[in-house]
Parts: sequence; C-alpha cells; structure tokens
Amino acid sequence: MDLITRVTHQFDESIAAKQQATEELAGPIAEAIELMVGALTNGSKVLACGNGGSAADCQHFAAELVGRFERERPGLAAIALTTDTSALTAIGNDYSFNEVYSKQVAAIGQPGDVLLAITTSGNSKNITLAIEAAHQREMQVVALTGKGGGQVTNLLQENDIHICVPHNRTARIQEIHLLSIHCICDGIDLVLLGEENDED
Ligand SMILES: O=C(CO)[C@@H](O)[C@H](O)[C@H](O)[C@H](O)COP(=O)(O)O
Ligand SMILES: [Zn+2]
Repeated sequence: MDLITRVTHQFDESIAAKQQATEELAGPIAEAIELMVGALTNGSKVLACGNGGSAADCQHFAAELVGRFERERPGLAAIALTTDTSALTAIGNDYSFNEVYSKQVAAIGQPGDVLLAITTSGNSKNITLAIEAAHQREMQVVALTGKGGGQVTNLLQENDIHICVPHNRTARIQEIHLLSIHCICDGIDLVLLGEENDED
C-alpha cells in the first residue's frame, strides 16, 4: 500500500468512526455540559486526569476553560492534574504511579467538583483510583472511554456520565475524545452566553 492510500484510509476510518458514534454520544455529551455548567456556575471546578495522549487532552480541555474556547467570556475553573511534575514524581516515587491522580483528587477535590477522567481502555489503574477518590469526595465523574469502557463501567455511579466511544482502536477513540471535549467547550459557552450573534 502506498502512503497516500494509507493516509486516505486513516481519514476514512476516522470519519466513519465519528459518524457511527454521533447518535450514541450526543446525549451523554449534552449531560456532561449541563453537569459542568452547574458546577462551574456554583463556584465548583473541573479536575481532569488521563495518561499519554489523554493527558494532553486534559491540558487542552483545561486551557480552553481557563482561557477561552471560541468566544470571549470570563475564565472557568478547570485544572489538569497531569501538569505538576513535582506532585506527579513525588507521589509516583513515594507511593506508586497508580496513585498520582487519586492523591491529587483527595487533596484538591471538593464536594460538587467534577472529575473528567479520560482513558481509552477504561482500565488504567491511576484513573480507576481517581474515580474512587472522586466519589469519596462527593464529586460526580464524567468518564471519556472506549473499548466498552473496561473497569470504569463498573465503577461509575448513577449520577456519573459515561461517554464511551464505540470503537476498539486507541487512535480513533482519542480523536473522538477530542471532538467530545470541543463539543463540551462549545456547549458550555452556548449555555453561558446564548446563541452567537453577528458581532461574535
Ligand atoms: O496516545 C497514545 C496512543 O495513541 C498513547 O500515548 C496512550 O495515550 C498511552 O499509551 C496511554 O497510557 C493509554 O492509556 P489509556 O487510554 O488506556 O488509559
Ligand atoms: Zn495518540
């Protein structure tokens, strides 16, 4: 297969994955928007955790809330738990890598905050422990997963939200996670600011 054909195939697969996921994910994404707007307008915050590409997604999301997405508005309270290398290395070194997020959630999380937990497999131990820590802190969880949701599926509680991408390939799942994050940012702005007018 030549490279042009290979790249074209990746695009085709990504487009098809997104089309197949739309109907299943629009509902939980809308619920996540409502949950986060409620928390953010009530003085609470969103904490985000994930590994690898999903760590980058956490930072991407937090930057769009704290800074801005597409429209001007006051900054919104979001923290990526993936960025403090001193906390990550100290907890990883002194306890275990499994606890790098759960310890931060326990320390920083408050009742009413939301945990955005991002894992394509649903099985990363530091993410499942972070979800348990969030529940202990009386925080609701928005889980972005794929591959059936793995262990995260069994951990989520009734008032949590599961955005589970119906795909088995990590790259395709991550691409739909990023789209979901942009939908959440767009939806938060819509609820807070109303429909765009010509001046926006
Ligand atoms: O971006 C990629 C693969 O596309 C990787 O960096 C990937 O995020 C890492 O292997 C993660 O450790 C996978 O963890 P998870 O999504 O299963 O929780
Ligand atoms: Zn990736």
